[in-house]
Amino acid sequence: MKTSIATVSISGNLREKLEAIAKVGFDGIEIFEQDFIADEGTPKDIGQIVRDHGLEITLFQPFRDFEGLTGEARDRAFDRAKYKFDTMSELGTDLMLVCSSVHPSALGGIDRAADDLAELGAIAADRGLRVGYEALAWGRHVNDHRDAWEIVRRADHPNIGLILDSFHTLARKIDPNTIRRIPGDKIFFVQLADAPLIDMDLLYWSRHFRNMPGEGDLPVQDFMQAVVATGYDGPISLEIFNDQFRGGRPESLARDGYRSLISVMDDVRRAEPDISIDLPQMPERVRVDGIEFIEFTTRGDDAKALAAMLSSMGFTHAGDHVSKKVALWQQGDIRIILNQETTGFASSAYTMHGTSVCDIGLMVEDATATSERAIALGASPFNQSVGPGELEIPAIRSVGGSVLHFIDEASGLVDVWSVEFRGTSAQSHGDAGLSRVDHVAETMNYDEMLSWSLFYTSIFDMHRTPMVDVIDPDGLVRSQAIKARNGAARITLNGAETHRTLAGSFLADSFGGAVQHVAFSTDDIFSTARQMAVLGFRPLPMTENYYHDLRARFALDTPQLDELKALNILYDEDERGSFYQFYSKPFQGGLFFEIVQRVDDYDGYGAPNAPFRIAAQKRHMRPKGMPRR
Ligand SMILES: O=C(O)c1ccc(O)c(O)c1
Ligand SMILES: [Mg+2]
Repeated sequence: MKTSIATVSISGNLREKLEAIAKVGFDGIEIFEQDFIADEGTPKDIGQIVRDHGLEITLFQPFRDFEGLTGEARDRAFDRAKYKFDTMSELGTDLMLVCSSVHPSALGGIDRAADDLAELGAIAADRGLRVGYEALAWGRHVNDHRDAWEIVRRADHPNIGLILDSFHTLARKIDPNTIRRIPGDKIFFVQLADAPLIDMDLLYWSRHFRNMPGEGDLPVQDFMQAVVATGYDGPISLEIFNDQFRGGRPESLARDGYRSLISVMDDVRRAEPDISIDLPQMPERVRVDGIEFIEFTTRGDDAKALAAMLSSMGFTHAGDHVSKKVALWQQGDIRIILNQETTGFASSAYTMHGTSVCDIGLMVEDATATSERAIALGASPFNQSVGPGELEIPAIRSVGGSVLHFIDEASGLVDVWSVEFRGTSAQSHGDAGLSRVDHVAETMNYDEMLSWSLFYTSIFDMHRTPMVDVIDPDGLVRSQAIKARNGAARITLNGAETHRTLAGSFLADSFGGAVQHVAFSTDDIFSTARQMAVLGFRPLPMTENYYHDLRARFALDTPQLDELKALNILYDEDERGSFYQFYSKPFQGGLFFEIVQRVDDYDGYGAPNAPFRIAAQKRHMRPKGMPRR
């Protein structure tokens, strides 16, 4: 399978784009006219530079408003095409994309367009070039791949073929299975893009909101299954017009593109086992069974304060690492690691971010398969020299530069706690009934959300739930949960658009995306809250107004409300169940903890409570009378 990406899909100047595209492993590029016109090199130079990067120019595009013209305008369109053919020969590419005309004088007529293309095909053939015809979703007369195919069929010229673009087909809700009736050898090129479902003008949607396959809501996989069924075996190319991406980092965009393309093609291969697709083998998405540990890097007073906080939440200092300054704190199935090493990864993470979560351990079905899949999808392996008596646990770099470890039952990696840790004589002050990690909340720039969600959903058997808006008094934060299919692991991604939000100021202080809070679950939140109070835990205080409003919104009786209020517990419910939550006060750098109880099948995170919780946290963080930043 030949992988390709249009140069419009990523940010930077042409040279930066080529560097990034080559580095992450693509085979070729669609060169966008604007990109090469803006470059100072001659077409010959540029072609050479592309090839020096080990890339091939799979397509030259776009050539617009060609078909359906008459008289002088028609002659002029042919002259323009010949001129561009010269450029293509110099660049060293043999395929031109002609997109369906939006010209006000284009007449329409399938046979007229077919005749125009046949004539162009003859000119192209003389020069050893080919032309692919693509239906733009907003084309004046041709806006459906089925009509474009009829034109190509009637043009009946070996140098004229069809170009398919998932966006144009799927945005118009055209059944992608109609592609199955097109002969594979008449499809000259295939472009892939996804997009979020938004009801808007097709052209505007296409030029500003496309995203990588798997990042949006279109059935790109169904489209690709239909394409491979035709026998098409040419390049599969990403063509993503996206405003956000234009300002992104070239290499991360290219990496996301590569990850999305390989991942969707792997899905296609699994869904169409009878069709051979030339793609390296990789394990399928791996089941995540839980969050096995959360590791903080910390030092000095911060470490003491964090330990005191854990202690007040009912955690016990259960063990110390055999050779490192690493402590294990435990309660129920929750393991928190406090790493105070002054060398190695945790130490450099401390230098960069201060006290923060530097490593998360996921319990997975198969740890080795997980890291193999992640690496096949472009993740970087993480290796740190293994000390005497330590287990070699597979790990990768996660999106924000932190580390993800994979632990499984089958290979004995789960024994790490007894192998690497020795119990302490620390007395337990009493368990508060916390049983497991409910979710980990990661905060990032809004622009990075797609990248993080693609990371989790392409590597793991996890899926996205719809985005919700969280209203911070100082701006909007978007929140999207990623959930393992059995609900055993949940990660929420919170995208901040301004640094004045609680999430945004955390982001600014932590120098990059990171875990902002961890939520633990209990089966009896009232009992947990009371026990934690005895242990010295001070919850985030909620307002009287909040509880007045609860009474209006839900059928709660006075004793229930009084109890919620006394313990500063927030409440939510939906058709599926009910939800209780309370928070710690923000800790060092804005980190905090949350305690939750899910009743029945409640699947959310208490989003309606977020504005009140955030306002309370901000009151706590900002000394009285201080103007805000
Ligand atoms: O938005 C456009 O004009 C445009 C141009 C070329 C394409 O391949 C495409 O899908 C859209
Ligand atoms: Mg296209």
